Amino acid sequence: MPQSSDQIAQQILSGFDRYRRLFRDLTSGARARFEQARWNDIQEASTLRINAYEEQVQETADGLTQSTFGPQVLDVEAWPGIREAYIHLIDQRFDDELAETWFNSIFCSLHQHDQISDKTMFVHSTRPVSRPPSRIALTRGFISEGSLHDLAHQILSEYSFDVPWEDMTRDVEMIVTELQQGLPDWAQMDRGLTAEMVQSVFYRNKGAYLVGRLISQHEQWPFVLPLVHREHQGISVDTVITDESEVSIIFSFTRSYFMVECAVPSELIGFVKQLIPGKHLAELYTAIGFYKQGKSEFYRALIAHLANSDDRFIMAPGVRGMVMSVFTLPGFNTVFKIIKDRFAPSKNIDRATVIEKYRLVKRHDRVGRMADTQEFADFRFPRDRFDPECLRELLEVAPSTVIEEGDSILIRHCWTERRMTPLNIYLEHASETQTHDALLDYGKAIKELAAANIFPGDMLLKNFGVTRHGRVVFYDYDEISYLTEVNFRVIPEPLYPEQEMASEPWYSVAPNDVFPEEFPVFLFADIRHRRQFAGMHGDLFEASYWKSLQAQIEAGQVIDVYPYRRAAATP
Ligand SMILES: Nc1ncnc2c1ncn2[C@@H]1O[C@H](COP(=O)(O)OP(=O)(O)OP(=O)(O)O)[C@@H](O)[C@H]1O
Repeated sequence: MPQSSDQIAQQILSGFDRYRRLFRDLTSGARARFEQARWNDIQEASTLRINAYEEQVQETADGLTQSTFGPQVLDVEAWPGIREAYIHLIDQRFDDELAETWFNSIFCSLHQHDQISDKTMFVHSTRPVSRPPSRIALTRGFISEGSLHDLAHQILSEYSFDVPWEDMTRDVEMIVTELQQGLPDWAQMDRGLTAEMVQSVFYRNKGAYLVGRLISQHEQWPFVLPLVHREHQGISVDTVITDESEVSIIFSFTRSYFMVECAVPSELIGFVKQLIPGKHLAELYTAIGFYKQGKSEFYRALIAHLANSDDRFIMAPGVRGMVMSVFTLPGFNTVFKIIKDRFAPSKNIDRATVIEKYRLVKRHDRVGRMADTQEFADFRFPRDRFDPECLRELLEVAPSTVIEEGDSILIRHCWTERRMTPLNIYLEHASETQTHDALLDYGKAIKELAAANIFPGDMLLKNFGVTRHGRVVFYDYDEISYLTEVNFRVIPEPLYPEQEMASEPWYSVAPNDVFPEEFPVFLFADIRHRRQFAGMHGDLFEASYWKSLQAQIEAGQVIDVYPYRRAAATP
């Protein structure tokens, strides 16, 4: 192996170290932001952390091409040697799997995607599946000795902040009461009942979370304590969560990424995976900010699924998009979204704007109501993995994105996103209770997005999906805008009766004008849904409702939408 391979590998790794330092600095700042209630800084830190990856990849790749190694790094033949050298360098690292993904990003930024292989980069990981523990303590154990009270007290005493607890005695009592209700009697009496808690605190938006599990002789439960900081009052425990699906919702793909310090990412991921085994590794890495690692894991799971099944791509059920074409694999709960070459005439936007809107959502607080997306370039799939109807449609509507290359189909650009049941389809088959709950949550979703300064633009039922937890989530981003950019108006009174009867509006309408009075007819073809929704969320049909939210946002209020049921005592 030429010496230069070592040096190039070293330079790639130095870039990774720079990125990791930036990531760590932004992450460790979360504690001070929480303690000092600097809510307005959170969004910025979160965006900076997401952007840091691409920026550092670019800087590292530029550094390489501009160095004396320029010709070598641009020669694909050199990469097997560089890869070999790199494997030796990362062998002893605690974040070696992230380092592999970093290498892939550098390679992909310098070469065409058809050069990708396990010779030139790490399509599959070379890291051992199981390896000896790092011996860096990830968690801390607390033993109840038969007293839930002592257990709760020990835990809260261990986590100290620069701000005092508002009322630790009250919170200890609340935890005890919740555990008494949630745990079987034998577990409460088990003297060996142990809480194993991650030492680092998970921060996101205005919240902080102590994450761990309760272990008894026979069983274990997730154990999560969400904390809030009320300014001038102190920190308190908001509720107690011991339910797996509630923890899963906290780690949802519809939320911003956590800020949590971790020396050995794979060990933290392994621990959280034990609490919520249903979550894929890809989602867990993404949930703590390593979204590129999430992409690697996702891609590996996708190729494994294709290798181990006969699943074929089909068009996603539902109304066809006017901007996007959406397909899926029935056995793999993801949709693939590509931008059509031509949009329906009513869509007054271009491709670049669509991309910009999707990227905006990735960086914005998604408040549990917008699905995260991962952006991919140059997916290649065997032609026979496409249902012929699906392939015909994709080739017809997006010929510049979907390319036939012999037996392969190249998808030049796409986003992946969790598959949900489109709300319009869900309502067609829903029971009365399900209809009620879904409509209620649909309105809540619109309100929570609005409070986070997001106006969906197109709020039709078909643009929302229902998750497996029954939550309503928005997924169509091409018409999204900041709420504060919208001009909410009341329809002016007609001057003459003929005006009202005319087919054109009798008042002028500017591009950003929105008339909430029109929503009921526009959103609900089914009159029963319209009436039911008006009873639940009628305020959404009034311009004054939207204007008052705008005023709150402009006054700098930062809302937080809690991803859990708050304990009753919370004001
Ligand atoms: N995450 C998802 N899960 C399930 N189905 C989805 C998902 N995203 C999109 N779809 C399906 O694909 C259709 C089109 O997707 P989307 O609304 O994103 O496209 P669009 O072109 O932006 O739509 P519009 O024409 O409303 O602007 C949806 O109506 C829905 O049926």
